[in-house]
Amino acid sequence: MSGQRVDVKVVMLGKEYVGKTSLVERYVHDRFLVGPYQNTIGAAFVAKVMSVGDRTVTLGIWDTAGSERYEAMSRIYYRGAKAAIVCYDLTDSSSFERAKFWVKELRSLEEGCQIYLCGTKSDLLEEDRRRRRVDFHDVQDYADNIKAQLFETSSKTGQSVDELFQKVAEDYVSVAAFQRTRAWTWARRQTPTFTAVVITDSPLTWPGRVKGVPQSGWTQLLTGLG
Ligand SMILES: Nc1nc2c(ncn2[C@@H]2O[C@H](COP(=O)(O)OP(=O)(O)OP(=O)(O)O)[C@@H](O)[C@H]2O)c(=O)[nH]1
Repeated sequence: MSGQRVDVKVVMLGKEYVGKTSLVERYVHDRFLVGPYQNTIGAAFVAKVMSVGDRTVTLGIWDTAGSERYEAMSRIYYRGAKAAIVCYDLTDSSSFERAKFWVKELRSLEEGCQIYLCGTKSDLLEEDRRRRRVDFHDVQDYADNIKAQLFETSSKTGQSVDELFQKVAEDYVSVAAFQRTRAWTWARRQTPTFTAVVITDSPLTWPGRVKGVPQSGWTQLLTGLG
């Protein structure tokens, strides 16, 4: 893989037992673990490197515990996340109510975080459609309202799992490119003689004042890039 490196923090949120860990397992290790259910304690971290065009993207995925006992801890993990995959179980309507709780919280506290709604365990509906407890069209309307993307996945069969994470990475790369263009335009407007800019996706600190460029300008520019 070539091109610039991009790091994206992604957080998995949702009620316990909805299948967050299974989703990450399927995506990262391409496997579905069978056996007794083991709830996540606190959170788990895993990274996966992938490519989007000529970019090398590292998704740093925080898989949080769904139990309300760990709710306060989950808040620590979504801070600064660029994307949140908010999961609900397609066969459990209460899990969708819980998903809405997380969406509300993210919308008020993490404005820069793109939300992806993920209905899990779609294989169970293939076995028996009557098991669906969360209507697709209702969720689609809700997703449109909150400007979120909607996926229905199965970690058991792998359905739409890669597509979900690929979309997360692609969206982030295109938003970052848009922000860079905006920062560049801003810099040109502020300093007409300005001809070069450091372009990177990594967090930066600018070492000092650059001749002819106001410090506040650089700060603003680099913030725009971050
Ligand atoms: N049939 C089916 N079962 C699934 C799927 N995903 C998860 N499960 C099952 O659902 C149960 C819970 O899955 P987990 O991935 O541990 O759920 P979680 O959301 O990480 O749970 P917490 O760690 O408590 O927050 C397990 O028994 C999984 O095998 C799926 O796509 N299809």
